[in-house]
Amino acid sequence: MELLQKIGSIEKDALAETMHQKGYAILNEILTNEQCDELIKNYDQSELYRKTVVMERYRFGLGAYKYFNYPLPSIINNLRTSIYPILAPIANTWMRALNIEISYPTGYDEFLKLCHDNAQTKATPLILKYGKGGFNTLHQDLYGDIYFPMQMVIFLSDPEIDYNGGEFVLTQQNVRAQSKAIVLKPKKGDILILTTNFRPVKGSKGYYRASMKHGVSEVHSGERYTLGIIFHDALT
Ligand SMILES: O=C(O)CCC(=O)C(=O)O
Ligand SMILES: [Fe+2]
Repeated sequence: MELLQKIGSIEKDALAETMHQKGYAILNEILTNEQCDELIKNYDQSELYRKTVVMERYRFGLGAYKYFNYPLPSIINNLRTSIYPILAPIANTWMRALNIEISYPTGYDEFLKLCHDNAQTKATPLILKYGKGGFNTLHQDLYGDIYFPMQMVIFLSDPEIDYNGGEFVLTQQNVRAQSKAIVLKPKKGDILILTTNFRPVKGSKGYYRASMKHGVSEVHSGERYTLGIIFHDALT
């Protein structure tokens, strides 16, 4: 099946329900091994990227990532534009639950225009590489006032085959409580959809904002690559 066909066959209601219940969801086997390997192979094609960040320089962790430049590789563009319309209604439900006056447009072009009108014009999709000892500290990917509350991580390496350790870690901070940790190990080709900043969680007095962060635990051996797709563009 072609990529867009696979995305077309995603069970939208089930995905929405999982996002409402948990704030994350895994879509299994969306990219082929060949598509993953191609993205990894292009890690060294410097003309594809606008900026490289060596994580230890900023104490973000240990490893490196590169932001793609426009025009994006077609696979990244296809993923962004085809998955956004599935997530926009979920995002709108979240904003309504939290009484936030934000309504996300149904089409991705319109959302990007909103970013561009607010000076957020730089591409944010990125490829990340971690070797032995690599990790990514807990963070949120916000790049300006305009944000989309969900993002994707595509797993390009196989756990236990290409690397050990390197679990994906999500934390959820509930009001008046310590953070809850969620540890995930998706397989090569899987897409993880996660909460970028906060999501509604039902409490005794209605919905409140549960803040979420994500990061990566230490890689014990091998190499781990991921592709991050954030929907909003960046100021810089
Ligand atoms: O390497 C990972 O799994 C984390 C990637 C990440 O932080 C992101 O894509 O925003
Ligand atoms: Fe991130």
